[in-house]
Amino acid sequence: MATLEHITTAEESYAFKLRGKLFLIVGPAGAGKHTLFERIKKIIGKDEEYHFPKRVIQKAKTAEDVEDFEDVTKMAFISMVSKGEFVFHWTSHHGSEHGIRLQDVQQALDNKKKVVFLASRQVVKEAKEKFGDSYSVHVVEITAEPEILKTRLHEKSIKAEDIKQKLKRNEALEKEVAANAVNHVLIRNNSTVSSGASKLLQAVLFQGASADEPEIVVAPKVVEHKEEKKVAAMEAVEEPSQIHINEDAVLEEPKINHQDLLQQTLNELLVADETLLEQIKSKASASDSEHVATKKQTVAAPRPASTIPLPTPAHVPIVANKKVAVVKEQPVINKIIKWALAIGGASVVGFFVAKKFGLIKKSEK
Ligand SMILES: Nc1ncnc2c1ncn2[C@@H]1O[C@H](COP(=O)(O)OP(=O)(O)OP(=O)(O)O)[C@@H](O)[C@H]1O
Repeated sequence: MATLEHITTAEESYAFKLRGKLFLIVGPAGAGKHTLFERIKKIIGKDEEYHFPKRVIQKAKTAEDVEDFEDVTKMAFISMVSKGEFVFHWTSHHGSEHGIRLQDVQQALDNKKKVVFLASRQVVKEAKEKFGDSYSVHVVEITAEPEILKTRLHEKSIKAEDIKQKLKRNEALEKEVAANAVNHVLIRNNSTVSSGASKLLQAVLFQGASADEPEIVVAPKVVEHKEEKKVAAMEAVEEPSQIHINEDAVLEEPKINHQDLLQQTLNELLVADETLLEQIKSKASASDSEHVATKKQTVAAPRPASTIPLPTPAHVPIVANKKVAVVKEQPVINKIIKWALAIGGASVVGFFVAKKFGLIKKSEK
């Protein structure tokens, strides 16, 4: 069977490229086949590599029709069938007859074109049997979740009972396609129309592409948003060898309140000595100046695990308030103690001096 999977030699690949290709776009009612197909026709409709046979449909045209088809009566259709004018024909779930002209398709295939048309899942097996050996046949199945199909059919004013029947019929036809489709591509049209159309276009452009045609290239991720910039910069600093300074990608510096940090440190050490306090204050202010000097030149690097964790905004203010009280009260106590010691010391010295010069006499009993 002529499928992509069965090609093993260069000669076969070249022969495959030279062949005409048949693309049957199939799927359940409401899947979006017409919508996506019309969308891609606007893009590749004039490309001579492709051919889109006009379908013959036993149906009067209406303003709502998006498809350009040849409308015929039932009698005319039956007559065409009897003359062997159709390569495929089927009765749709709406009950109307559909046909694809044999001559139209054969001519395009002979000209090595890609022949693309909407078909019924009923003709997938027939397509494989009729064309599988001479041309490459591709089945692109467009589908969507049952709930989505239901909603779309409901919006098309189809009666609830009919929707139920279509969905039931759908299960059997899905199995039929899975069993008979060659070069089968499944497209879930669950997202936007443009995303579905993009998938359909890729299936038609690249399915059946030979080795010398371009592969689908996944573009590198473009960092657009501020949050994504942060993540990208974080990823870069994870690996030291990859660090480079990029003004646009500089992270916001972590907000460190040095005053809070100083007060927390003081809390931990329970500093009572004014000299030590002055030393710590001058160190903190020196570190602030360094911080300002380096801020614009470097991408913030992650702190090593051994660094003392910074205070979190949640607990710093409470600790800081307590600390303010300790820092202000301590020198007063010191002074009182110093004065008490000085007065006490002076009294003791005065007592011994007075005794030495006889100013104080022993009391007699
Ligand atoms: N990706 C999509 N997102 C939202 N709505 C969609 C999407 N694709 C199609 N539709 C809508 O779903 C409805 C059915 O689409 P469409 O007629 O193309 O389906 P169909 O498979 O051709 O159905 P049928 O076989 O019955 O003709 C339309 O109203 C269409 O606008």
